[in-house]
Amino acid sequence: MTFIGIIGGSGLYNLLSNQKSVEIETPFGKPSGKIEIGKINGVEVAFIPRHGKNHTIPPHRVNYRANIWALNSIGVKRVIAINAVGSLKEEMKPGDIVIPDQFIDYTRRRELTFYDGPEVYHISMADPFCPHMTKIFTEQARKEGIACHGSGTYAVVEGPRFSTRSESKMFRQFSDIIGMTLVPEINLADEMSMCYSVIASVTDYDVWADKPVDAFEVMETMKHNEVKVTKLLTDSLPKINGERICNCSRRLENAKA
Ligand SMILES: CSC[C@H]1O[C@H](OP(=O)(O)O)[C@H](O)[C@@H]1O
Ligand SMILES: Nc1ncnc2[nH]cnc12
Repeated sequence: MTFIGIIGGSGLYNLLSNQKSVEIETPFGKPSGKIEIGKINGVEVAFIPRHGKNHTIPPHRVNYRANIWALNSIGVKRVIAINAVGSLKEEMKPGDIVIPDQFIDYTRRRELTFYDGPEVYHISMADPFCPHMTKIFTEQARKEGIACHGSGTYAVVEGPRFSTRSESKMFRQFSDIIGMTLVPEINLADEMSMCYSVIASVTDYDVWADKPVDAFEVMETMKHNEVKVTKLLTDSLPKINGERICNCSRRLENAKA
């Protein structure tokens, strides 16, 4: 059986009832909080709130290396990330779910890798997300009648500020959704040869639409979406819990310089 890790984003800080929690020190410092371990729908999972239990860690200060290292250290092979995102496309409406399959990285000052030398690795990011989990989430969402987009490009910005109108119009040309936390979380999970997939909740129309987004709008929409996201996750977990049939575990092959 493969142990599954869930990283909760804005609005998702508690997922497990009857959990035990473990505190893990890593070579990169402390993760965002204790890792909670418990069962959802019969499946063992480890949960960590990305921004801390009380949302005290902004996106550019999340210790992504510690979070991924800690999950890997307890045997997690698959990571499911939950994210709040802005929409850059009319048809991706607030309340919809997007399972992205690509990203563009506009971050500027983050620790992007576990390989800072002397070992040098250049992993392939042509297909950065786990195709198997992406398919399961998309099919499950359709079955449940949830408005879900099974692909999309996530523009990752540095934050913590939101975009200007000009930036938003530029991002719109190349991407479908926007957020602040996918990178370097996905780089690091991929470097650990983990499977990584995102369930993104659209919370707003960013700032290209008439009314520019604010944090209150994001948090309110996430509150409304929480039940939907949790149900999608809960119902999908047993389908994810088998042997890995994708190529994510082979990311380090041919990657060493
Ligand atoms: C609370 S507004 C902006 C904040 O929400 C998203 O967080 P997450 O991806 O962890 O759900 C976004 O990326 C920003 O960090
Ligand atoms: N419009 C937006 N821009 C950046 N991050 C977000 N997270 C949620 N909505 C966002």
